[in-house]
Amino acid sequence: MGTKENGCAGSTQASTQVDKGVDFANYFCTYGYLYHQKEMLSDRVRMDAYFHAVSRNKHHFRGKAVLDVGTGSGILAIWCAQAGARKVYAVEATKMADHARDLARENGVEDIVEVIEGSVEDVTLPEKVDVIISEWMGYFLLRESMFDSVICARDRWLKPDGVMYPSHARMWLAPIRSGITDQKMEDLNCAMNDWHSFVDETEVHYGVNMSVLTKAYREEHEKYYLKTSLWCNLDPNQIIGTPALIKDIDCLQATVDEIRTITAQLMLPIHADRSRISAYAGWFDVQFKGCGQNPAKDEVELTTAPDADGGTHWGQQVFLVNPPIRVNEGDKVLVSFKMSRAKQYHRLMDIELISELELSSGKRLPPITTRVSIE
Ligand SMILES: C[S@@+](CC[C@H](N)C(=O)[O-])C[C@H]1O[C@@H](n2cnc3c(N)ncnc32)[C@H](O)[C@@H]1O
Repeated sequence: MGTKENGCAGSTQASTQVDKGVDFANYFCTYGYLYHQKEMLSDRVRMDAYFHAVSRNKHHFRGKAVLDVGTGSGILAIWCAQAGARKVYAVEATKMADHARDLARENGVEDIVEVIEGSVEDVTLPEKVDVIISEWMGYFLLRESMFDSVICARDRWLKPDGVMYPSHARMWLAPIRSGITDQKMEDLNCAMNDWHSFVDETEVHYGVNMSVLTKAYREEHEKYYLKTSLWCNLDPNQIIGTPALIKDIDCLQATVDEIRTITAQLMLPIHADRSRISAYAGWFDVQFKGCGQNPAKDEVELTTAPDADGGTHWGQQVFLVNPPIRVNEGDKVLVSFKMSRAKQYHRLMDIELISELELSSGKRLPPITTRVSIE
């Protein structure tokens, strides 16, 4: 298939003027390695969800044209072919396209799966498609901003009665108890032990008193933990309040403008007594429901919520609250949430959370602001 210069007006590249070379070095390059694709291929929750979504809804694929946005190893495209698709256009920006081609051939579907190396924004297909499938989700759903590319592909190539896989996505936020803070204190102690492995207790290193740097090293770590979100796979019992829905996305209707900045006013009822909110956890789920005229026969959901069995490679993003907020059952936290793209690079996210505790008596405490980035 041919490729042409960015055919997607208003796409990420067009709207934020990201240098393609910089984007490749920062983002795409890791996807060109099998070690990275392996992380996704071995995520059982993710694999089961996509596999069941396709194999239990063959009516969406049988005899149809499909576009797989960001085919990676080619796994989703091959499943679509096995489900009876007439043609699958499997677009991949990196050299992983070569592996995808090999995998399709080895599995006897090379006549159906056509692997196209290039950005989906730039490719030209010979026809419109009935289904767009893509695994575009990053940490806390929108990190990586790959959904922009899916929206672009949808607007250019999906037939008016076409179906999106996944069809819907949701973002969630919940307050969590300490434990995270303890874990971070342990990390900090480890970092300091590491420092002291060469700067002994006298703080003299090669004849120079290093104590001022020891202090700065500690501050550097503390600042990092507060300013950057943490990746965790939480146990559900760490959640101390009812999770709140931040955003509900219909993948057939969503626009880039709608997801560029996400804001929400949330109310989180606390259900644990004599506890402390030491952080908020954010996660997402996606659904494969089809759409109005063309519903799924068997609806499938992929969730990255805290799971005692280990969860997914996405885990949850944890935003530390400093100082922790003392809470009791019956209290409520009112959170003003904002997520926007980092100024320096559109695939990273900045989060602002302003929390106000409303006690069960109705009294409100002064707000606490948390600002972190998802890097
Ligand atoms: C999360 S991986 C999913 C890979 C594969 N579909 C799977 O489910 O195992 C996303 C893939 O999309 C590719 N990708 C991201 N943006 C793209 C774009 N605009 N055009 C083409 N490929 C893209 C990446 O290189 C990466 O291989």
